Amino acid sequence: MDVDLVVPLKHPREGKSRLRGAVAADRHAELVLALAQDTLTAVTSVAGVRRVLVVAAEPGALPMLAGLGVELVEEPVAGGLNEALRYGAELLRADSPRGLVGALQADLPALRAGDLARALSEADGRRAVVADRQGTGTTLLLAAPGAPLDPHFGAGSARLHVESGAVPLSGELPSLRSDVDTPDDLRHAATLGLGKRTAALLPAESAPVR
Ligand SMILES: Nc1nc2c(ncn2[C@@H]2O[C@H](COP(=O)(O)OP(=O)(O)OP(=O)(O)O)[C@@H](O)[C@H]2O)c(=O)[nH]1
Ligand SMILES: C=C(OP(=O)(O)O)C(=O)O
Repeated sequence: MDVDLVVPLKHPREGKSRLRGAVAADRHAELVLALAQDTLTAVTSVAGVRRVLVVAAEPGALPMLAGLGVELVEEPVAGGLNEALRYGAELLRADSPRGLVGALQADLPALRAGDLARALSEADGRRAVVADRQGTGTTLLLAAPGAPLDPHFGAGSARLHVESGAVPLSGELPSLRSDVDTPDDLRHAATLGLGKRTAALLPAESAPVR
């Protein structure tokens, strides 16, 4: 069964504060957008992904996402990350009550379609979680068909998702586990090969393209 994914996004000027300093201050928002564009480009190329719904604090700040094959909605209230995810998942569920719904982070610039496809295949319709490479955060949460997304993103979310019944996926999935929160994470993602928009913002020698 194909999956519908919610991807949350703050205003790019406000997001990814821990990543500040990875590029010049006046290019920070551009970098945050590039991470999202590279993530979404990979996601929309996965055959098992049907819809991608970006729930944004300010959709007007994201014209560059048009044309990537994603849908864009504004979060209804500034209620935080989990509230934005619940809102998006409910919209998707309303259109497809027994469908598969998931949440994916927007900061996976090295993401390869094969890793996401392998995760969907291993989950096989179960509530499932992909932890980040540190093992503490979550990069992908999948709900069981017809069940609520029940997101617990934030500190220690991988454990919270397992405690809420998600199967921790065990595949290697390096590009899906390499979210970028800090300059060090960005250096790590670069070792896997970055999407072209993120790579274009970094010095050529530090940014092989995926
Ligand atoms: N729509 C929406 N997206 C959010 C919200 N909070 C976080 N996000 C997005 O969720 C993703 C994961 O959040 P974090 O990794 O904590 O990102 P962040 O808050 O931008 O990063 P830091 O400032 O470094 O903590 C990012 O893509 C954020 O843009 C929110 O309140 N609403
Ligand atoms: C909010 C989360 O993301 P990050 O670790 O990227 O802040 C999370 O992993 O639950």
